[in-house]
Amino acid sequence: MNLDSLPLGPLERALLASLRRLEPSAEPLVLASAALLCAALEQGDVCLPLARLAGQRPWPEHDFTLPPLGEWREGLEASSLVGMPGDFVPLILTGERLYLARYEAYERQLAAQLLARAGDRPAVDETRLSESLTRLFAFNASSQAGQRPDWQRLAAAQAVRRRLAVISGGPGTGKTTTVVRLLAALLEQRGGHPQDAGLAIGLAAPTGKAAARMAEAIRGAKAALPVEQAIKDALPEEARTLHRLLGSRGDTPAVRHHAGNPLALDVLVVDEASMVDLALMAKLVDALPPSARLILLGDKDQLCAVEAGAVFAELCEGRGFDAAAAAELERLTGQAVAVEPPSSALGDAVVLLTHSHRFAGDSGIGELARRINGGDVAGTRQLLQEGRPDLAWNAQPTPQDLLERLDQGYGPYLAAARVGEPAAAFAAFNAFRALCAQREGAWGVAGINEALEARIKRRVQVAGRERWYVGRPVMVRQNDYALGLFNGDIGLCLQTDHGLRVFFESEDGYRPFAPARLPSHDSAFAMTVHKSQGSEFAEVLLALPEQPSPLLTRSLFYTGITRAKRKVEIWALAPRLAEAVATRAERAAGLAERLAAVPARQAPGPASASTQLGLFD
Ligand SMILES: Nc1ncnc2c1ncn2[C@@H]1O[C@H](COP(=O)(O)OP(=O)(O)OP(=O)(O)O)[C@@H](O)[C@H]1O
Repeated sequence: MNLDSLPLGPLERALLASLRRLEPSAEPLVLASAALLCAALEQGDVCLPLARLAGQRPWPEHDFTLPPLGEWREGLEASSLVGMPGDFVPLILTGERLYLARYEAYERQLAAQLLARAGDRPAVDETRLSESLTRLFAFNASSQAGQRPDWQRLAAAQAVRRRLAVISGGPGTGKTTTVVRLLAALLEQRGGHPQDAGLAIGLAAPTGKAAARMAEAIRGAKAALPVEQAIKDALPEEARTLHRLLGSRGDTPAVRHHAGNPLALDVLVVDEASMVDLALMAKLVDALPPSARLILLGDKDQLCAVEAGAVFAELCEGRGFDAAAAAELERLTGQAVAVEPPSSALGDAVVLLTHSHRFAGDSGIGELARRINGGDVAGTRQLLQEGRPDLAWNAQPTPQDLLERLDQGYGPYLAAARVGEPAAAFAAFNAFRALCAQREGAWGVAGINEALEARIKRRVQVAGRERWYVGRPVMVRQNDYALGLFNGDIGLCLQTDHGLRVFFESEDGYRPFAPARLPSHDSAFAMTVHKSQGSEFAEVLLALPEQPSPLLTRSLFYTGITRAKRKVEIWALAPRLAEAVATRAERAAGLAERLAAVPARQAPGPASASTQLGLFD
């Protein structure tokens, strides 16, 4: 095989060049495997799953065929570039997975540290905990009569009793409600003098926007807590990004905090944890003292991290309560939970919140979310044709119609922008948002923004070459710590006495910037579903591409529609809609297997039917 004729990208070629320098006589099969691994990492996989690819032609435009599994493994094992976990070689083969050494080390270390954390039980005053939980979740005793057990209370109980808690739930299922209460219960464990006892609680999230939202939600939830003022005062008010928390150093992968220089925290709560990739999660867990509690909040059904790994979803696999855990929980909370032995060693650290208080009752969005996550293509299509007030489907979209609809949808915002009052402009902008699956193409973010901007500029008589005009919304593309602007932040261009200024939301109001001072940015009438993670809008218009795309997956579709609070409008051809519902993106990784309660070969296959399968029940 001639490697030079393979259709490889620059990253793959650079990797092959460095492997050839290390081993000039490396076999083409080993180098081709490394190139495939590199491409897999770029797509979000942590490793190359040999069993899935053996015997196939990985590059359709090239006649190279991968050997059968056994032969492939033997070929790799014979190479000096490939070794076992812990070996000082660039590629690691474990079982049927090929890793870059660094990723194998991240995954192995993360699994070991999570297992150690899960096995170590902190001392808990059970009587006090039971009393705290009864009081803090009393509101559920009356309102949730039909929704037994009270998973919010159970999640709180697990988080206090364990050093690791994983709480997954869709929008409005009460993750914030639960976490403030569980933090209050933890503080009450300290005997009513939380400040003297000095419980250091940290709040963090993967993005600046998510961190700000979390801090705001926690500040807002404090007031209603049935606890002493001292406990409220001891609850944290600020949240940081994970990069800031860990002390990232520019472009190097090294961080200031690690096992040798741990974070000074007793409890760390991480929101939007499904957006955290393997490398960052491994560094985070390494930097947290073994005695600290780690509470991960997220939505396992949402899109995963942009970088490699699907850690949060993997942690949620194989959950369940064995008889002892169920009995303990019943004693503490008075809630009976079904016994279902977990197939993951972390199984009982995971609790799903399944009842959405936002999409309750006859909410079409809630029902749509359920059908999409269930992979129900026919049911999704049928629901969208029922004429529910909060759902609309345009099955024959044209770019011209879309432009007109967007111009109309953003009309109230553009009118508010002309008045120049930032609060009203932001409120109007958050009332309607166009989301796309991808960046490129006529149905991508770039194409839609360009066409819509040209139309708006024509109407308000701004020259086409002018980048700035009243109402231009932008999204920041890189973190600028000096200015306090972060990747994903949204700014709105408004007229002021000093000329055009771009306003950004901040804790104490709105901060104006001269357009020339902004870090790199894009126009943001339309944004990708990826970038919309962690945000919500009253109405969402979700436009799917005309052509089939590997980006069209169930998690993308689900994430997109659940950004809407009041109404969602889907612009998609029927086949694209069906593909999105039917396609489950599975990332290749080995974390779930490393966390298995029993060795994988004896494990009872994928998680059996769970008592907590439902999404929004
Ligand atoms: N058990 C409950 N009973 C009644 N209302 C509740 C309950 N739990 C949460 N809510 C309400 O539902 C809304 C969403 O709750 P919360 O913000 O805690 O959910 P979340 O999962 O953090 O949401 P998000 O998707 O915004 O992250 C809030 O208005 C909250 O007051």
